Amino acid sequence: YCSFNLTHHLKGPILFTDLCHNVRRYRCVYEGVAKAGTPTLLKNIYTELHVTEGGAIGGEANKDLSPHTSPTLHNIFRGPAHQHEPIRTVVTKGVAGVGKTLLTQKFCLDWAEGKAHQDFQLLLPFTFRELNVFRDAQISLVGLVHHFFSETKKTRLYSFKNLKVLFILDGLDESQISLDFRKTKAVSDIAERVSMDVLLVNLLRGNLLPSAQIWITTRPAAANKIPAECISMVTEVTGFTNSKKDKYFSLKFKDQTQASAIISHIKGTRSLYIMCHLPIFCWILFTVLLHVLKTGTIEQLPQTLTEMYIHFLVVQTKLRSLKYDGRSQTDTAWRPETRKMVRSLGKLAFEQLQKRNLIFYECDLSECGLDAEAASLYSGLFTQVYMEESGLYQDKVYCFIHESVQEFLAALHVHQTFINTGINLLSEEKTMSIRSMFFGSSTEKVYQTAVDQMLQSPNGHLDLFTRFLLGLSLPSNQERLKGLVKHSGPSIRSPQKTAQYITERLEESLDSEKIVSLFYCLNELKERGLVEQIQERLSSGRPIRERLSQAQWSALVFILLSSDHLEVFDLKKYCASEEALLNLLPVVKASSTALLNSCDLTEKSCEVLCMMVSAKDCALTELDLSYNQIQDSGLKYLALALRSPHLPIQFCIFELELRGCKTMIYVCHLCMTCCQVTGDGCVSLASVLRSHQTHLTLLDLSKNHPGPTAVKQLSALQGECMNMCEWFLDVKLFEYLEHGERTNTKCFIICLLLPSDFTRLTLDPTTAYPYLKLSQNSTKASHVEQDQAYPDHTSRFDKCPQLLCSEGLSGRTYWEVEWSGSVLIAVSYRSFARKGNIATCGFGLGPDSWCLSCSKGTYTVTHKGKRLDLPYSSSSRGRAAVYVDFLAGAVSFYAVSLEELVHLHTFKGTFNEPLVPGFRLLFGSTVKLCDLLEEKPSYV
Ligand SMILES: Nc1ncnc2c1ncn2[C@@H]1O[C@H](COP(=O)(O)OP(=O)(O)OP(=O)(O)O)[C@@H](O)[C@H]1O
Repeated sequence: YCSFNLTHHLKGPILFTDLCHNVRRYRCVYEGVAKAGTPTLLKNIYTELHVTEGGAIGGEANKDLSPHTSPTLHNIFRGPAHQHEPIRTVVTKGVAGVGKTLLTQKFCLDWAEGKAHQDFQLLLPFTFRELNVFRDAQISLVGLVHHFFSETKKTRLYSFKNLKVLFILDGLDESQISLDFRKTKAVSDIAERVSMDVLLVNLLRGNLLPSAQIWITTRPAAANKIPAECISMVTEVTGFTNSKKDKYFSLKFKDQTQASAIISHIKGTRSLYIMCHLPIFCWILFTVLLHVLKTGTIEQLPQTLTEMYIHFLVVQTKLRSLKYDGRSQTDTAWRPETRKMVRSLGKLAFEQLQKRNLIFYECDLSECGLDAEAASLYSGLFTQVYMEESGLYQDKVYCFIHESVQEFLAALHVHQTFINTGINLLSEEKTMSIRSMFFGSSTEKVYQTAVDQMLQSPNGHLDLFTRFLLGLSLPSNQERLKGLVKHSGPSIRSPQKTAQYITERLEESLDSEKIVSLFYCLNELKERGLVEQIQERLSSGRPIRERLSQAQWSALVFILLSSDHLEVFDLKKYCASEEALLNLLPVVKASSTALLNSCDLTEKSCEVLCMMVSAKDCALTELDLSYNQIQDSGLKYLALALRSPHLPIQFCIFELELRGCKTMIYVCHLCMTCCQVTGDGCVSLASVLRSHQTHLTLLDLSKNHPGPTAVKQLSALQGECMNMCEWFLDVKLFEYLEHGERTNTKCFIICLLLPSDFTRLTLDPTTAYPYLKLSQNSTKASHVEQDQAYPDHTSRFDKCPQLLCSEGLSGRTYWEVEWSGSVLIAVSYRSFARKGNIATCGFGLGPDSWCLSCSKGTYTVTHKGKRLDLPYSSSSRGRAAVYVDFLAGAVSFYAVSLEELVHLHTFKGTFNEPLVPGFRLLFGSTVKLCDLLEEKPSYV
């Protein structure tokens, strides 16, 4: 437990043997089944696990942790980059067998070998299983450390104050120590003897050893045993990514050709491949494959879960005989005592599954005819001694090595009972009539009842069980179990009947989880017709035009949900219709972006979408509903969804440090171009946005009809929430500019601008060419005959009929100009050349100015000498608008009519210097800067 660093800090000697002992301790692991077989070197099998940051525990405190970052084992205690406080307590969650224990072991090994985590001087790994032994003892923290790490005692380590210590507490879910964070008294003396719960609560609260860091691992269900305020960071082990699944098998199968054949075989059986994200499952699969390959070929590898688990059962039973009974490899797996054991374990598995128990005690074992002693011996095969405590308590607790093993054995028990006796354990009436036994109606009933019960189960706890039960009905699987299951009862009718029943159930409208489960069941029955039919249809690449049955839609849902490319869902790829959307909703829910634009959707879709996005488990972050007929009623539904506490439609959550406190910002994209939304819809949207802390980055309402009231509300909203509106405006106008849309009413655009964007511009007389006459408080210029006799000035255009404004442009500025004759409206750098003729100083010729020339008949834009004539006819008098966004690097020109802004052109780039508006006027022409603040409609 002591790293080399420690030797510098401790007074007492550190024995070399201690170090070696500890390195050895972490170097080896027992794979899959604890304490069975020979241990393996961790470095030979360890495959990197995917760990994500985030996931809430308890209340809101942890909600701001982004689920998107991926802390590695190396930076798990560093925390997010912007977090300045030290990470004291990390809780790592993860389902059974996902690799939490191995993760901590790898951490310790890297540290003990001096490869990583060397900033810790002392690592103290405990398991809650070990701590349970002390649950009623009085012990001090020092005493506890000395007890488990005797070397600390030898080196007389009584204070950890000046050491960087990490406590690792593995398996909180196994804790039998009840932690009461509210009532437990505070203790800060590490030498004070207290009960274990008091000690742990004070350690976690930071009363004991506040400088120490703590790492707790747990199955998710137990994570909220610790209140959120005691946790600095939550991480989650999600198991192996696809590439790591491959890596795992290439590490385990030394022969790489064999490894790749195995990997492609597993990939071919999707359900197996999906389950491989669980390391324990990989280990089971590996154990089975290894055995099959010793005696058979790759073609004989299992295709379904049931086949795989049957192999697993056979392998493990053989291993047991080999190990404990001295039998040879070739002996049959099934002898009377192994048959009896499997029967008893099956009974235990089924009865406990019905009670939803995953752990059980000696009394449960004996009720099922299992001898506790023998079970312990057998534990390396089917059950694991969960906790064999020595010392104070002698209670033994058991569980199957994985929940799926329990479900398999439970299914086997139901199958076996039915085959042997005709009794349907799933039915209320357990016995069956002689008639139905002979005529076989009850045979189908067993499987139909299982399917029905699975569909009724609210949390899917019978899913795997049902898959196994159905799988066991296949003659090929019964053949595999020959010797274990004695066939004396009714014969099992064709599994096609069950498949038929499932297809009928698929015609109902079901939750996505149920759809997926039913397809997995069909897979176990090797009935893949429906899926293959749709897959074939998809491979044509054409959208679906024909009518699909409900079952066919479900097959499509299943295929899409099982695909690796769920990020962006584009409804048009499949079928751009409301019916398709309603059928594919589970896929939309699981995607991060849903492109539902131009799909003929109505408010009906909005209603269901709103329910969907309000759900906690909706993954959607972006929703494009543009070009649909959702109308006001649809928008009202969306507005309702925005009120949901789960924050609908987007949910890219990130943290901002605002004056030292973390603030949650929700980014919301609403794209509703051309949705026939009118004032009413916008009004309800505005009111929701006001009452809800939403940070809108994109609100595209172009091509709608908001009308004055809605415009007023939306613009008032801007005033209230500047931050939001800055973004709001940016993106809105960009959309507008880019698409050059012309249907937005002018007043709407103007209202979207902030008051500060309406800068009052004036013409700068020191820049004016001598024949340009200024009037109306320097807001109007005319090219006249008389020299205006301006004094010489370095800023003045001497030979070119141009002038600039006094005000520079930063941020965003919008202005309008009334013009007559032939003029050029420009934006240039302030350093623009002034002395020389048009060839030297003319706007639009170089990289330092952008301009729109307006004259009778046409508009032309010019930059760097490149001209673009725009097909817009105008009179020789008119009005134009310019919108400059300095930071975004955009200059846009518009023609202005009474009610409309017509986008002419946008230049994009990066501005390196301050900008200033400018004009060139041919003889007889005028420009007049409009006072928009004066002109703005009264409702703004
Ligand atoms: N990173 C890994 N590389 C290779 N194999 C692994 C890895 N992680 C786990 N395994 C395999 O999965 C088995 C179970 O892992 P582990 O005991 O760490 O899971 P766990 O999350 O602690 O489960 P539980 O919640 O049941 O305690 C290991 O015995 C090993 O066979």
